[in-house]
Amino acid sequence: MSATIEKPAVPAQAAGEKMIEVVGVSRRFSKKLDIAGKILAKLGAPIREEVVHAVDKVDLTIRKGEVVGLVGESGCGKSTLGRMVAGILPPSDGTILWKGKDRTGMGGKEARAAMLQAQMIFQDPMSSLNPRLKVAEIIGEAPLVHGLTSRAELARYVDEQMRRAGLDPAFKARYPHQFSGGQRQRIGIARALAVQPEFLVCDESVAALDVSIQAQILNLFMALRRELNLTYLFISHDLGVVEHLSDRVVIMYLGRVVEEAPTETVFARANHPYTQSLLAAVPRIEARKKAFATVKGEIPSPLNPPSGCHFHPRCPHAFDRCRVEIPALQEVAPGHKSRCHLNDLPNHGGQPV
Ligand SMILES: Nc1ncnc2c1ncn2[C@@H]1O[C@H](COP(=O)(O)OP(=O)(O)OP(=O)(O)O)[C@@H](O)[C@H]1O
Repeated sequence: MSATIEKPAVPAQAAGEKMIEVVGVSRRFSKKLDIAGKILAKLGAPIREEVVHAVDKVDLTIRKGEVVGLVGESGCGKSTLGRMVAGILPPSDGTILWKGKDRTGMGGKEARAAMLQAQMIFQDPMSSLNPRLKVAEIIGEAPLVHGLTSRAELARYVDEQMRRAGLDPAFKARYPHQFSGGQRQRIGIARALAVQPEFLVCDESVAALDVSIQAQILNLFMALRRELNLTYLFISHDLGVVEHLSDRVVIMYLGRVVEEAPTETVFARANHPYTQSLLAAVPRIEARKKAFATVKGEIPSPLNPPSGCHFHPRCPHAFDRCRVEIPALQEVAPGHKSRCHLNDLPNHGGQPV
C-alpha cells in the first residue's frame, strides 16, 4: 500500500470490556458430490462423505474499541470465522459470546439487537447491494423496519448516513450500478452504519479496489472508529493492509490460529514460520524479505489437511515432531501466542529462527 493511511488513535490498551468471545469454535462443511460422485451414489456405490474443517477449535477475544486483523491465505477459514463472529453462520462446535452472553440462547428483542449491533461488510459491494433499489432505499430499509428512524425522519436519517460514509446525499435516487467501486463500498458501509452497529466485520472490504481507493476506504474505517467508537474484525489475505489499522493481528492457517500478537510485535518479532513467510511477501518490508523466505508451495486441501502441524510440508524448519503432533497455541511473550514446536527447543527462546 503506497497511499497514506492514518494511524489509529486508540491504542490497544484503551480497549474496554469483552465484546466477542470465541471459545473452542469449529465449523465443518460437507462437500457436495460432483457429477461422478452423484452417479456412483445412484448406482449404490459406497460414498465417503468429504468434510471440510474450515475452522478448527478457535479461541479469540475481541474487546470494545479494538481493531483485530485476521490474516491468512485464501481458504484458511477467515470468512467462515468472520461470518460466525458476525452471527450470520452458526458454529458446528463451541460457543460465541456477545458481551458475555451466548447469542444462540437469546430470543426476541435481545437477539435482534445483537444481530443489528454486529454488521458485516463484504468484498464485493455489487453482489451485496440489491441492483433494483435506489441508494436511499438500500440504506433506509433496515433502520425503518427496526424502528431506528421514523418514516417522517427517514430522508434526513439516510442523508446523515450517506455523509458519514463520504457520499453526497444528492445522489440518493441513483442505483448501485451508477456508482464507482469505491463509492459502492461506501454505500455498503452507509447501509451497515444505518442500523447503528457497535462492531463491524470487514471481509476483504478493500481487496477489490485500486490502491488509492483502498487507502481512502481504510481511512474512512479509522475515522468511523474514532467518531462512533466502533470495534472491528478486519479480514485480509494481506498483512500490509492490516498493519496500519489493527491493534492486534491473528494469523490463520488451514482452520487454525497459528499466531496472535499486537501488530507491532508481529512486524518486529514474528514467531511462527508461516507468519514470517507472509511478512516476506509484504512488498515494502525489505529487511523481512532478506530474513525470511516467502511461503512456498500450494496451500494443502482442507479436505485432507497434513497431520501434526498443518504447515509442516511448507515449513523450512520442520522436524519429525511437526509431522505427528499438533502444536499447542502457547504464549511466547506477554500477549504474544504462537503454535510452533520450535518454541520448545532449547535456545530457541521464542525468537524468529
Ligand atoms: N458454504 C460452504 N460449503 C462448503 N465449503 C465451504 C463453504 N464455505 C466455505 N467453505 C470451505 O471452507 C474453507 C474455508 O473457506 P473460507 O471462505 O472461510 O476461507 P477464507 O480464508 O476466507 O478464503 P477466501 O479469502 O478465499 O474466502 C474452504 O475450503 C472453503 O471451500
